[in-house]
Amino acid sequence: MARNRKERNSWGSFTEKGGAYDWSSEEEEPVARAEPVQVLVVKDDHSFELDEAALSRILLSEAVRDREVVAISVAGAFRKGKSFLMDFMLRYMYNLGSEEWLGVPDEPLTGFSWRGGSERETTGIQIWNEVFLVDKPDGRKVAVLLMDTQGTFDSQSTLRDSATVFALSTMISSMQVYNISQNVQEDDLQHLQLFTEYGRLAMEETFLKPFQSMIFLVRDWSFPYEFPYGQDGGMRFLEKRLKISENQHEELQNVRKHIHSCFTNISCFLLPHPGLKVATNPNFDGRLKEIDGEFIRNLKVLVPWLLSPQNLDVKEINGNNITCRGLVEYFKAYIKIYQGEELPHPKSMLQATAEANNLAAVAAAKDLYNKKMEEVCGGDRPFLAPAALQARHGELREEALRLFRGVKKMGGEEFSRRYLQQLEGEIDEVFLQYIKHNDSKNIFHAARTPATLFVVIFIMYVVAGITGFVGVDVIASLCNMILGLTLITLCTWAYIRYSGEYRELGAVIDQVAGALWDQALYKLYNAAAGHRHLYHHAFPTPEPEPHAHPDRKQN
Ligand SMILES: Nc1nc2c(ncn2[C@@H]2O[C@H](COP(=O)(O)OP(=O)(O)OP(=O)(O)O)[C@@H](O)[C@H]2O)c(=O)[nH]1
Ligand SMILES: [Mg+2]
Repeated sequence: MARNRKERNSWGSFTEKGGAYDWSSEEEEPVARAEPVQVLVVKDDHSFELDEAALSRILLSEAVRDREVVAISVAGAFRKGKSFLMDFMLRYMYNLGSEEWLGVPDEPLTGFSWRGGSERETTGIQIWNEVFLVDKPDGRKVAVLLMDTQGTFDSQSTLRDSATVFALSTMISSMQVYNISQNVQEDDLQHLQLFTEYGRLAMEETFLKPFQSMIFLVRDWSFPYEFPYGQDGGMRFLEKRLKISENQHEELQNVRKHIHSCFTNISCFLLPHPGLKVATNPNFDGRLKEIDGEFIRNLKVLVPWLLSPQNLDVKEINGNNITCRGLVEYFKAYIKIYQGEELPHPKSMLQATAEANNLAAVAAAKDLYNKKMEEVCGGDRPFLAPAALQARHGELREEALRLFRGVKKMGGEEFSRRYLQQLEGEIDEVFLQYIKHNDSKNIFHAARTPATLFVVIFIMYVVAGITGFVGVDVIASLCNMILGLTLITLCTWAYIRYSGEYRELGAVIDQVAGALWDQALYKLYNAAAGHRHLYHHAFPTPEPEPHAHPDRKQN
């Protein structure tokens, strides 16, 4: 392409030509060059960074920071002429009030960087570093900010990248131009729904519609005989596309309801094809003389329709008009939410469907396992021998896994393996609950606490008797005291079990009794192990033959 980007970005000549606008940075930075500045950077690791310094330099300059802001953004799929259109908007802003704002036929189109080719050009969010001050007919002076965005669905961006750029630009702008090609397809609407929902998630709940104006800009419209070019044809066409009717499928209705609920104004403009030179000539540099007359005629309607002072809407958030200073704060706050991890990651349709399929299969398999296990050892079933329970669990687990494998799921084997593992883990966890539940029905388990308390009472009774008989009264009274306390504990426990009150206290008693039981058993076992030599002493094993088993001799 015969253009040089440096040349295209030098807008010095316009500074002298203009007059309908004020320079925001004139007093502070006299030699500041008019150019696009990238304020949102999407990094290689798919994280986002806001260039706060650049944003502040532009929006916090003295001339504009306290002015109410009108933010115009263009978004949509990559390589569809967004930046190209933005540059015509720049021309209009620089020549506001002039009939000849489109310029001369021989002038290359410069401003936001645009080019032909199949690879993406614009990345992140770029804003024009000059904010235009415009007098509205009602006497207010507003600041107009132009924003170009990274195209969605390029081959280097994840869905989350695309959604974030689209959502952020919609949240920040007062008018979002949704640039689509040839027609309004159902997937265009679905993506708009996904992206706006992603934006709405990051915003505070409000009873007002979260976003302002949405303009569907249909490029290369080829059916003017059905709906003529321009906004009237566009509005009639869009009305038809976004119509909600009773006999429509719920899925189609939901998309439309969602879009209506998101924007205060929705309109549409049908733009003709700009001609083959624009679309296919690698040397085309934006000269008007090479663009189709029909396109230019409609451009002359479109751009003033979007940008003429009476049509500029100030950015509102929660019903409040926002100034440039406020916009910087909102930008910072929103980007922080997208940098964090609290928002769910938007998923591709296949991925979301595959996940839903697998999760549904996991739920069905778990349900089967639970139902059958309830029949085996549910609440009204008697205690089952642990070995039998284990065996039934094994069979039912296998049956549940078979059911999971048998369900048709999207996403393939590899994808579904993760969910199979999840199912196995969840079934094993539920099984532990069933074991505990089954154990609690064991009469000995239930009797553990009273049995332990009885044993303590009995031991204390015997020890108190013996020590009292021998004359060690101190120990005898101590034992009697413990006996009394244990008796009270036993009565308390019985009351708690009967009434179901003070269950925390009951749990503590069970715990102490359980610990005592385990300790006593442990001690008994240790004692038995410690006295094993006595047994060996009493019943000596015959000595092995001296040379028969040399290995064993060492033991
Ligand atoms: N068919 C067609 N091509 C256009 C139109 N407007 C511009 N183009 C061409 O489309 C190509 C891409 O233009 P850009 O403005 O860089 O596209 P973009 O949407 O900003 O692309 P990314 O920045 O990569 O997202 C250029 O060759 C333009 O000449 C249009 O209305 N129709
Ligand atoms: Mg671009």
